[in-house]
Amino acid sequence: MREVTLPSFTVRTPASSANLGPGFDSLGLSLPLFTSVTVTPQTVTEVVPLGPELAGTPADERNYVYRAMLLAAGRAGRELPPARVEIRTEIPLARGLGSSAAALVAGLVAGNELLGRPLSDAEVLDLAAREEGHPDNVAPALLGGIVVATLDKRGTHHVRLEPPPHLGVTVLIPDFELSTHGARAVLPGEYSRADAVHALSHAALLAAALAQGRLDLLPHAMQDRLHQSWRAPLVPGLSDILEGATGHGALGAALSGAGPTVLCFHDAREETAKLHAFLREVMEGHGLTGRMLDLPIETGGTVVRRGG
Ligand SMILES: Nc1ncnc2c1ncn2[C@@H]1O[C@H](COP(=O)(O)OP(=O)(O)O)[C@@H](O)[C@H]1O
Ligand SMILES: N[C@@H](CCOP(=O)(O)O)C(=O)O
Repeated sequence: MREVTLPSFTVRTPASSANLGPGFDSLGLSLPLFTSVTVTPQTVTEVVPLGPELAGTPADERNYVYRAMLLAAGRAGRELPPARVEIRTEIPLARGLGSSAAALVAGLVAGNELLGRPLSDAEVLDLAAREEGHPDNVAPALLGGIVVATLDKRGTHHVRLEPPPHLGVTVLIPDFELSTHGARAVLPGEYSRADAVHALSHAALLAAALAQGRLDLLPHAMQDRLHQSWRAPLVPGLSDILEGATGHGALGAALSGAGPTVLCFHDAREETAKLHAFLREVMEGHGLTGRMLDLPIETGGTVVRRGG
């Protein structure tokens, strides 16, 4: 009998910055740092996390990426064929840049691809949002750009926005980890009507401002009362940055995802030296180390490339 070797493929999924201030669990964008999963069909399953960032993750079927592949197979009602699964990432883990969302989306897309794509893109998005519990990081990881999304019993609904021209992002990534689980545990279970109205009016204004390129509205629209003040004790310097960033060249600032990374919007045509100096001063004032990156918003979303 002749052995047929199926071609390998690589799934590449970008990082995300969720919430953008008031869009808690509903608004996020995609950033050009990537998780890659290379799948090579073979007779036994091997899971191989590569690189220092993934050193602490399981090198077997318990790995989150592989569990996501199994989840896709389960939804499709199929068995996953054996394969070598190599995982690489540029996304720092547990920093609020969607490493787990990228691992989940890349794994779902890889599992679906290995099975010949029984699931539609909408099913993959819904599965990812349900698994994560909210769509704001998985939607931009899958689709790229800026995404407004809701998740309820009936499904996941979204609108993908093309980023406004010249909207640049600076992220300050501190050198400490904060688990999303831990940063959700500090949030209150209930909010007042005033806070609910504040949240929905600012989130709606922010989505509309981003859709129309009204960058002048960002400082006002990015105000939040649902999560950032509760998380501030976990992220030294966050309050200083939220208060001071627009005075130092930013168009607006927000905690990225569940933190501890902080995102600042800026005009990509302008120098960011003043903003960097301010962020460095705040960080050092709180005895923290970290790094800053100026990035465009990634528009490509998750991509599958055949041939390894
Ligand atoms: N590429 C990956 N492979 C395996 N596990 C991963 C990968 N990326 C993230 N994870 C898991 O997700 C955890 C971080 O998730 P989370 O606390 O939600 O933070 P983040 O904001 O980075 O998504 C890591 O500690 C690790 O267990
Ligand atoms: N809306 C969520 C977003 C979590 O994103 P992550 O990148 O930190 O996983 C939250 O704020 O908890």
